[in-house]
Amino acid sequence: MKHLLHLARHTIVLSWRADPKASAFVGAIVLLEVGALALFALAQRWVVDAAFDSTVLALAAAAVLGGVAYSVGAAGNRVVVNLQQDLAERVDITLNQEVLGITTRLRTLEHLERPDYLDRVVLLGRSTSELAAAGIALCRTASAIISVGLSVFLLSTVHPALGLLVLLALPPIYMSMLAQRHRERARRRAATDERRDARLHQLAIEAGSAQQIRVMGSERLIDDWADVARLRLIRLQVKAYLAATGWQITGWMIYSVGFAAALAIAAGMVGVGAITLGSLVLVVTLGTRLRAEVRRAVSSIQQVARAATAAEHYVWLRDFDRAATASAGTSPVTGPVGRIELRGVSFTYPGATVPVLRDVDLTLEAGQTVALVGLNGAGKTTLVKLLTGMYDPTGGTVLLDGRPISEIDAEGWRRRTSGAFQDSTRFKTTVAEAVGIGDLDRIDDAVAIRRAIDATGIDVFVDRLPDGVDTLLDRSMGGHEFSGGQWQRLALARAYMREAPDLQVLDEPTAALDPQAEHEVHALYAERTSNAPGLITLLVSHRFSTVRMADLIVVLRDGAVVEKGSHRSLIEAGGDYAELYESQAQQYQ
Ligand SMILES: Nc1ncnc2c1ncn2[C@@H]1O[C@H](COP(=O)(O)OP(=O)(O)OP(=O)(O)O)[C@@H](O)[C@H]1O
Repeated sequence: MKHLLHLARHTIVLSWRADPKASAFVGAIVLLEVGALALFALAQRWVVDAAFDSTVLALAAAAVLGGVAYSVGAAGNRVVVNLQQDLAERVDITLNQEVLGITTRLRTLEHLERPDYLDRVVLLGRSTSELAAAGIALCRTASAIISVGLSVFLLSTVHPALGLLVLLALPPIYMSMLAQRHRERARRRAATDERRDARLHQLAIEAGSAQQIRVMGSERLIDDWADVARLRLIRLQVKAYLAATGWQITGWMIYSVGFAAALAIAAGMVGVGAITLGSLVLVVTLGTRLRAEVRRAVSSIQQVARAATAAEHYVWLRDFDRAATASAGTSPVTGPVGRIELRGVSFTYPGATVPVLRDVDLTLEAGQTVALVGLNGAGKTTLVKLLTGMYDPTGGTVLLDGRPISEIDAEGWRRRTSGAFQDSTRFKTTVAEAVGIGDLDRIDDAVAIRRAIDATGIDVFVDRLPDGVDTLLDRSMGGHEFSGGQWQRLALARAYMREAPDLQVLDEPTAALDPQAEHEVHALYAERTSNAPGLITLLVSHRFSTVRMADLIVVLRDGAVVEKGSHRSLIEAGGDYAELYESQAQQYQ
């Protein structure tokens, strides 16, 4: 509830910012509606009593008052419903942006591999609209409770015992809260299956994966897997909804029986002259209205409960973000970084038990080209991730010019790095944007983009495109599609956008290139290195023709550094490197 109140305040502030006049108007109308409905009920009593007393003036006044009160209540309700919807939609957009911001702002990638984090994101993503309406739901609940209170007060003016009718509201409210809790538990248990179903669905509709699925003839299998996840999800939800409906029906049955008994007692009291017929009309009107009010209270309490659950996810994610941000380094990177050291670095992926890197000691000096070599799964890419600050080591330290990387502002450090990777992201934007995104400050700098395109040799493809650099690279949107190698060369151009990085990472960025293109790329990066004396180049490659040129070659096996030195010294040592080199050389012969 504490979370909800906090968030309700937050959403009220957001809706106030979205439209202060509309927000104030909604609040005022909700309160006015409550008063109008109570006045309408009272007017009915006055009408009947005035009719019995034959006082025409009082009858007319009560009828006019009742009519005005009813019209104000009904019109207010209609206006509020429309305004609320509009406000909630605007707040929903802002909340979605906040949630996305929390997820993308985090310094490392660790959270994106935690099932509990991802489940929360899915659950919250489906309920931001409920969150957006939290403030309004609280207002509605308050208004419904005030309405119920007013009705009960008016009933007790007829006879104090009738005030006890309010107790009848408790079973439906309590049962509906139980039902809500039940449904929420089911949603939470189904979140992982929901993600799995969505992912399998995505595999089936994306051209790249769909092609592979068809080649393997595995459409049915993927469908079956998705069906299993979906069925599990549906079964859980249906079971929870049936149980929840059972709770709710029980609550309303208790209410109905109690209400019928109260009516019978009131009718009996008219018979013995204890109350007037006008009072009986009031009891019937208020009693019927009470049911509608309790129903409204139950529905808004349910809305509040849903918003409370969403608020819990929101607060969990926000606290996660705050804790991560509080422990993040803030020390700025002021000048070029000339030395990167790894001291006793170990790393285990979140949720895993076996370390992927073990006790790695390594120094990368300014101007050096360092090649990482090793069999598949040796830990090369993981090492790159630690150096670019995507993960914190679980043991040991990474030092930048003697300062622990964890103390340094991660964004500042990443701005001093550039990278091209084997499985580079296909940014399905225009060519200019897909390249320019490599240096956000210059995403609109046509000259810098052109320079990167020309330098990496993709001008030959780009200039043939119908709209040149403005061509959209997305077939599904009517644009153009690149080949695998062309996409990889585009990623190299993107990496080229950073003008003077301290560290450039090339993690098998030429794996999809033809030999000539690969040669051109290496010549380009060699030129870049010689023009930038302080630049550290970290190269991950399985191609020894490239690796042998490096100043320092580091051989990883099962996450540990087993050898390091120049090509010559490692060949002479006759260890892992010499063996790997020899086997590749033989294949070429
Ligand atoms: N996100 C992850 N979560 C858990 N384990 C991972 C993750 N990424 C990689 N691993 C594991 O870490 C080990 C090292 O992977 P890494 O990608 O660093 O190897 P690599 O040397 O770059 O391999 P390759 O030559 O195949 O690219 C592997 O055993 C892999 O299963």
